[in-house]
Amino acid sequence: MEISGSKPDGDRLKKMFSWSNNALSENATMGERVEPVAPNVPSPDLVGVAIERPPQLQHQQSSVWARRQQAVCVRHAFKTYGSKKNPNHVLSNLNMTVAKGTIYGLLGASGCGKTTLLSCIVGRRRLNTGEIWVLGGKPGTKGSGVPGRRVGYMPQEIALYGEFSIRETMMYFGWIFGMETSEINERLQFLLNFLDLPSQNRLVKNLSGGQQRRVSFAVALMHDPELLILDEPTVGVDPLLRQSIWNHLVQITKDGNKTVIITTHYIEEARSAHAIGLMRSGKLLAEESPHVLLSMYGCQSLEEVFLKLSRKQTNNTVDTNISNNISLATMNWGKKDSISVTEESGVVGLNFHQSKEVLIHDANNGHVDINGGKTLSAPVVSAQSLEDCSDCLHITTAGKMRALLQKNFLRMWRNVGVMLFIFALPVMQVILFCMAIGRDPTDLKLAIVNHEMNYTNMSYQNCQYQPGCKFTHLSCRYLENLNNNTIHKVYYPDPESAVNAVREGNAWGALYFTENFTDALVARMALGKDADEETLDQSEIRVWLDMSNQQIGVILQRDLQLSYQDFARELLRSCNQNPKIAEIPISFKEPLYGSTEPSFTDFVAPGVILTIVFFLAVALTSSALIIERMEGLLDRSWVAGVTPGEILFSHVVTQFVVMCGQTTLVLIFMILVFGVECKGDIGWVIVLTILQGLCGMCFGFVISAICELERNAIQLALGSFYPTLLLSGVIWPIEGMPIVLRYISTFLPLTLATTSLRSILTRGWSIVEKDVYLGFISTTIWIVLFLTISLLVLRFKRG
Ligand SMILES: Nc1ncnc2c1ncn2[C@@H]1O[C@H](COP(=O)(O)OP(=O)(O)OP(=O)(O)O)[C@@H](O)[C@H]1O
Repeated sequence: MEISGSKPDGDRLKKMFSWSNNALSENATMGERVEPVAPNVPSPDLVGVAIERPPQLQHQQSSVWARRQQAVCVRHAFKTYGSKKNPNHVLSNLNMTVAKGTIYGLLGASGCGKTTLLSCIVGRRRLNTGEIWVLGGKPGTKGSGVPGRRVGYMPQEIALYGEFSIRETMMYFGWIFGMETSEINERLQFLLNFLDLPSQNRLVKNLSGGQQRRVSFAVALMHDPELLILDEPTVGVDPLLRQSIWNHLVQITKDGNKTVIITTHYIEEARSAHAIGLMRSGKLLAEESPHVLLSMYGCQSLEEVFLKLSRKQTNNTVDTNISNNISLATMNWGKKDSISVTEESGVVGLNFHQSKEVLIHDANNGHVDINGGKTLSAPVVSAQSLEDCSDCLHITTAGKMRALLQKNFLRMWRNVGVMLFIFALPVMQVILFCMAIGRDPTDLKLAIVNHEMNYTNMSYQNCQYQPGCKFTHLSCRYLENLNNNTIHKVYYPDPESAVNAVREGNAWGALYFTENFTDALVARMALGKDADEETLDQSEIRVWLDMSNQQIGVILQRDLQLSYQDFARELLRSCNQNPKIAEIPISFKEPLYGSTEPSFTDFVAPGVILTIVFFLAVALTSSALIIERMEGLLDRSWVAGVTPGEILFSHVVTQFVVMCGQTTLVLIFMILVFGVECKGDIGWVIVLTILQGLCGMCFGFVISAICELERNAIQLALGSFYPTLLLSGVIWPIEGMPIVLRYISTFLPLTLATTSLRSILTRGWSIVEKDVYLGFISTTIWIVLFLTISLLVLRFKRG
């Protein structure tokens, strides 16, 4: 029987299976999987080792050998998304074989699992079970080159850095692939012309959707990879360009060294492919050359074929035997000894044993043999084969680091919002902190009733006293001592109206002097223990405070008491008495650390410095990585061969530079501009602040590794902000916490560091003090811990 004019004569069959037919099992039966074996060709891992093996082992090894010869070979692939309870089976027992040097069109309805399959092939995802061989190795294993420069991958999403120009985009990926700059420039010129791209200096974000897709395609072609995997490259591309893309794919596969796997929703354009895999519900319904598929099903279009096959699958009419029967009967290739039998799972076609010649021959109606009769039998595993692990020992390459660092800095530099966030925000926070926190309140209204004087016109006019050792109008003398900045005196005629003013929120406190306050006070001083109750009562300044605001209440109490001490001292001094009589008998000497009037600012400042640097780093890192991941950029870099470790390292370096800038700004404003005390070594202050920034960055990595969405990352970052702040002794001493909280607090990243910085700043302690070095040690431990967690999570997630 003829297939579209080409007769499957003996020669043709020989050619088709020239590298495998010797190995075909004599006993192969319908529906039974028989892998081609190559008994005369030693498997690559066994070269030079002459060992007699049992037949079963020989068969297994030759199967593996056969799989390695394909560009891609997938066996029994299962992939499930979702939880165990509610799994979404995306790939179920899928088998696929892509011969080297061919274009393989992967077709199927939306959601059937094409992208998932491709992402497993390029090593972005891992199968639940099953095997994948790509270019002779298993993706993700050392030395396989996949992910890496052997593959060019164009994902479905644009996955490009919008802030980059076309040229910078090419440089980024070119460097990652290990290309020289001159080489990249050369290739860039070709791709610009070939893909009809606008000026190389245009920013990607300013290109049209179609242009962006073409840039994305150019990235995949950039390093001229052995295997090109294109997920819907022709979406949004005009028909002319689409044709030229297909022509290019045909061109690059001609010499047999390049292979292309392409998905498309324009089924008919896949006629140019050498082989087509029709996929449905996680399985391949058929894997065949388009030409053969059309003739097998007597259809005019591939769409019709797909519909027929889909209907058959739905009606459960496609089972292994039937499908094989269809394939074999149609092609009249039922001779056991000359064909390979279709494998498990009901895939229609010759699939796994097709050599490139057959596919091309079929696709071109049997007229073209691009290799001039030269078979591709036993293709040599490419130069960078499984055993060639020359890159394995390299932790990274200069090109990759250059690309990643330039990417990080360019993205920051080109984004005004990010730049402001990095440098303006910390400065603004420091300024706001120093201006708004810790200063004494001013203009606090105090309702004053002074019955020693006459109340007229809203005031007690002539509230004057005689200086010196004179005992007249002592109430006025006391009021004169009340700090005018903090207290704003408002006069009331009687205690009731003054208290009412406090009740109504018009004043923070009411102050009442009785009409014979001065006499009673003098008597109280003179009589001492003999003073009667009335004298004591009349000599009191009566105060009603609004203590609803603790800070204001305490400040008023303090000021009223200190004013009285000043007033009494001054009176005693002017009467040649010892002013100490006015003081309580506790003598506070010059403090050993800090000042006699400690400020809340000095207490909070160390914690604030560290909190600002820590949480800015958290915010910056967590969102940066997630955005990259959501836009598919992280995956694209991974497929290009960048490891999670390299990505993290590049961010550590970038953040370190950012942190140095931030630390400088924060400390300049805190210490030099606002005069926050720094008694210790500024060097250690800088080191600890930078370490805290790095610690925040690593925490950001953890968040971005854990969270899928930016929204979740923001929630987690914000959610962690307050507990950390409240429990770290930044705004209240941890000594005031319940014992359990104190323990928890000690293990938080900011706590010991804050104590350490406070000790350096206010006590002037050096690194040898326990309180100081513990801060450094705890910060370092947290950095290592966070980095380890993020690396583990990133590695785990790639599966
Ligand atoms: N990360 C994921 N988590 C959960 N489910 C996913 C994920 N990615 C894909 N899926 C689901 O897996 C199925 C297959 O998706 P996939 O993207 O592989 O299909 P596709 O054939 O490429 O579709 P299209 O042609 O529309 O791109 C879909 O049901 C999809 O919802």
